[in-house]
Amino acid sequence: MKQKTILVGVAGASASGKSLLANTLIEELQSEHLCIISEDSYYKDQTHLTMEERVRTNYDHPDSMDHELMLEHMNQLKEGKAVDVPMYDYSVHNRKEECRHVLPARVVIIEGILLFTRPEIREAFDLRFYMDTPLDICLIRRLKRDIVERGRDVDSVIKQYLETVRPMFLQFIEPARQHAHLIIPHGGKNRIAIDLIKTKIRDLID
Ligand SMILES: Nc1ncnc2c1ncn2[C@@H]1O[C@H](COP(=O)(O)OP(=O)(O)O)[C@@H](O)[C@H]1O
Ligand SMILES: Nc1ccn([C@@H]2O[C@H](COP(=O)(O)O)[C@@H](O)[C@H]2O)c(=O)n1
Repeated sequence: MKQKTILVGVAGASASGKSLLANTLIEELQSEHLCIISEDSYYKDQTHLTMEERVRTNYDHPDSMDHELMLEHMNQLKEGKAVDVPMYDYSVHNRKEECRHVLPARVVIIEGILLFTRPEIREAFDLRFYMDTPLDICLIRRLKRDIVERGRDVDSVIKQYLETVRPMFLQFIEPARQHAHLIIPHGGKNRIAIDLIKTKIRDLID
């Protein structure tokens, strides 16, 4: 049976430009055959935990993700089935009550830090891209973004960065870079990379 949906994975450090790249592709291609899912939607449900316990969770370790559900959804999309993707609220470190109904577009882009760390998940991607942005640049961008968009303060961003974000990047994310088909430097505004990927995606859609 012909695979109905092509899965494109965009991995890399937190704040390396994964969402910017994915959103730029969506905006510029303007195609109903294309959609984005964030791996962050699959953080495990933490309703049973107190806020103090949730703050202590290591969100940069593969075990923080419900990768089983994500893989199930990836396989359903490949079979041409719609899926109900959980929605995430960073300010309370938990899933929202509602889900997003995602139809099986011709090309689905999934962006997330840990996408290539588990063999069964990375092998489910038809195309794998890795955003190769220096960690100091990522930290500056994350600091600004997490304060403006994710309800954090400077001290909490720095503490989390030193305790989990950086060590988990070195242990899991950076080593998985070798599994990418294409490594993209200069973050989410790399015009040449965006244009090359657009051409490839247009080929896949047509
Ligand atoms: N090349 C770039 N130049 C300037 N700002 C960038 C660039 N790439 C990403 N950003 C900004 O950095 C922040 C983090 O980028 P984002 O795409 O959300 O990262 P990720 O999805 O990898 O966590 C965002 O505010 C984004 O607009
Ligand atoms: N409750 C949470 C959940 C996740 N994070 C951080 O998000 C990062 C991944 O998202 P990106 O958009 O930056 O790729 C990851 O590094 C987690 O530390 C969080 O802070 N709180």
